[in-house]
Amino acid sequence: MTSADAGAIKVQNLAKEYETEGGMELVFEDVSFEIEPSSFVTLIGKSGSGKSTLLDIVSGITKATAGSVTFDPPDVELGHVFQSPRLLPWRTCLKNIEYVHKDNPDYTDDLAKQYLDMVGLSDHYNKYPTQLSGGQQQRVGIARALSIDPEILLMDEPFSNLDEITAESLRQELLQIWGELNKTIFFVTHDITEAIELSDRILMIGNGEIYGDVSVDLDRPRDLESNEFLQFRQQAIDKFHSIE
Ligand SMILES: Nc1ncnc2c1ncn2[C@@H]1O[C@H](COP(=O)(O)OP(=O)(O)OP(=O)(O)O)[C@@H](O)[C@H]1O
Repeated sequence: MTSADAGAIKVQNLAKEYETEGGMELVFEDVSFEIEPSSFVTLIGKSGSGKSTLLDIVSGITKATAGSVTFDPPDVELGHVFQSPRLLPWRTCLKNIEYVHKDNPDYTDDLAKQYLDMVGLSDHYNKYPTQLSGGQQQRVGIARALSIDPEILLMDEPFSNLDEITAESLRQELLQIWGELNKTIFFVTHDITEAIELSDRILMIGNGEIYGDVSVDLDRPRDLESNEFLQFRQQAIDKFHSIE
């Protein structure tokens, strides 16, 4: 299995406003930050703070009103994992992965199988999405994103629709995959514990700006019940609630 070098992200003076019936609505302005290659960075914010908007601008789905997003290397490949896995119901797991390789002459089923194996779906290649649990469907979504060997993986609340036990096992698997493959991960959540468990760094968005940029200096693997973790979590919660 090949693995691309990880990519860097540079966001400069980003602003976004939407035109609504009541006039222009400013989501954020003058947002700047950089994400180092191979790092795991989480964007956290309350509902409506602009997390998905910012991630969608980074991924190119939404256009910014001002500012820029650049990547290193410039022609970086981006992988996307969404809140719901967005699988094609009439295609098997394998065929869902094949679908994103329509223009890849080197695609073989072995490639899809390698990534399905990586997310623990070796026994499910030929199942349809309705024959899978929610966690298994999300695993296919992760395998599909990884199968294009992206330098950067963008993940928008990928575990928030799952029960906590399934979400926790997927978090552990994601950390293992991140350790094995050399990827940069930019992850969105509204869950502080999840952000601390996973990331090297947490960006907090609210009131139209990035108001917190917190390094998570906790050893890995992280014990969610250790005093160190709980203390860090309390400080992060205080910071998170430091704005109205
Ligand atoms: N297409 C759109 N047109 C107009 N306003 C929009 C559009 N998309 C988002 N918004 C507004 O932009 C703001 C930020 O939305 P966004 O979905 O980015 O927030 P979020 O932090 O991801 O929220 P959540 O955690 O609830 O998903 C909200 O006030 C929302 O109503």
